[in-house]
Amino acid sequence: SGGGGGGGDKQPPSLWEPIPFVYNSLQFLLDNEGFMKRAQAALKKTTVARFRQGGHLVYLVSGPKNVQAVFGRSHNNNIHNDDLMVRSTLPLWYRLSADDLRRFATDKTGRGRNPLPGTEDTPPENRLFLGYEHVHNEFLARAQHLAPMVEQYQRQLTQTLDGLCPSPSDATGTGKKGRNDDGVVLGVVDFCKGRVARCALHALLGPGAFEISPDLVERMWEFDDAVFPLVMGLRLGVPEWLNRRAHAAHRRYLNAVRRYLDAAWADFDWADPASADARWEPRFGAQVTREVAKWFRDHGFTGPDTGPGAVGILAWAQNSNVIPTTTWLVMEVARDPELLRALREEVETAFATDGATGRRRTLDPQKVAALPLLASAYTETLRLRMNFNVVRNVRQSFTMAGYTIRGGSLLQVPTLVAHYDEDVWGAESHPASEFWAGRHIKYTDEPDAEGRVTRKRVFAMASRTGSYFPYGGGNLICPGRHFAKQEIMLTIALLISRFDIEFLGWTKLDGSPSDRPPRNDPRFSGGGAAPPDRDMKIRIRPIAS
Ligand code: HEM
Repeated sequence: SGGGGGGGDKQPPSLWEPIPFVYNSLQFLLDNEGFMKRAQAALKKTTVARFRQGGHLVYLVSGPKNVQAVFGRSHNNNIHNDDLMVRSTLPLWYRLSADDLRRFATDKTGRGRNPLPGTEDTPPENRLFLGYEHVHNEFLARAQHLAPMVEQYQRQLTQTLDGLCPSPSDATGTGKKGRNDDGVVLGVVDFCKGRVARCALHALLGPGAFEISPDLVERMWEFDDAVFPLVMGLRLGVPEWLNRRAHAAHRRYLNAVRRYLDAAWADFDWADPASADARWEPRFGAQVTREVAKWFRDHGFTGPDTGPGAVGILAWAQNSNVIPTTTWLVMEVARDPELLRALREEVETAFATDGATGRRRTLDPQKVAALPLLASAYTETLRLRMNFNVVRNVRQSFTMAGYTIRGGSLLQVPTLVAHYDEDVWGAESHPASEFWAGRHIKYTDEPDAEGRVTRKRVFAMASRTGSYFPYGGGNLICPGRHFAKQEIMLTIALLISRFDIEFLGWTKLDGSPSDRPPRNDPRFSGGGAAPPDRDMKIRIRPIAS
């Protein structure tokens, strides 16, 4: 390992390769967990390492300072993902036709307010990367668009939970008392992938999605299972007939989204300002969905799959990380009665009270998002379960940790290395590899109105951006992160404030008994939030209120 060229081009150590040029590329795709273990070991000795992947020079980057540099403002123009979008995201997921793809490929203006030097003459409507990114940042990330989506989500989930088992008072009225005493037995994985995901999709796409494509949730998870084979197929040039199952799953999902979108377009009244400006309406659902579909139409993209592709990938992005994260968090809470009790006590403070009667009403999502122990448990779940490498293109060479990062190369910033760093996250009797709900909590002493000092929990995650980045970072950070956080925290809050939860046991995903608790499912290594490879059976009983 070591230098590649001297003088101004000092290269970081390269990952050892038993079979030159081939092994690293293939292991990355076919045994990502094994590859990342080697990368993790190598990055203990150096903060930057390099390897080759499909002919590209890739730098693996670790260490809080280097990570902050990758995400920092000073590199906004130089570190980007435009080429990655053209090479894989846009053809594979957005299903752009070759002609449409070429239009993106010729946009070299970057994402800054001003076009990059040499591209200043580009008409604004041809700045496609910037224009499309704006749709997400405007309609997904901003508070005024978030609130209606969260409200819809809360309403749907409340209804769903109410339907699971009638409350004791209802039961007495309907004579179903026996069923209540027994509660209801659920598999946590099934519950989250089924009911919770359906509520989330309802908030994003509106009720029409299920009227027209009743199997949308199932089609989405079938697609989720096909994502790895599809990515691999593209990277390794596998022909479609050799990857038939994955392509068929993708097509079924696209068709389910297409049917819903066609109906939404047909029914929507663009001339009616009340509809055209609505932040949420029943045809397209959230405004972001409508704006994404409209952006591709208005900009003359004509590929037959582009609309369903774009909206399909938005719906998948909404759920593919949120649902595994929620699943893990429900499991952590259900297996630890002490944590459940502490969280339930905290959630009690997040109900809005009726000014006139003083009685508690519904959960206030803003208050829920600010609960320190719940926020810490949520943070801890993402820290442990997100396993992917943030990827970026490099425009021009620059120096990092004394090494030259060459223009035209790729950067990969692994969450695994940062999130499991013992020096940063380890605490006495709580190693970094362990889930500890209280890890991101500090206690402060504060006097109350009568001057008595009370100990107060505070959520504390300050200045850790280089060591914790489940949502990526910099100007390309996930635009759905605020929605995701509110969804996940609300789900836990609603569930534990309504139900007592009893842990019954672990099962395999097919429902048969398992003699061990779950681990991160290795099939999803490198793909984002890793779902558990085992399920948990719980019994829930309504809490008498
Ligand atoms: C736990 C939940 C989630 C996690 C961990 C997550 C993570 C990520 C990451 C790592 C990226 C790439 C960022 C980068 O390259 O720096 C991303 C992009 C994205 N996410 Fe999320 N995400 C979550 C939830 C959501 C939700 C709920 C939505 C939408 C409702 C969403 C929509 C998107 C979109 C549209 C992009 C692509 C942005 C672009 O490049 O144009 N995500 N997400």
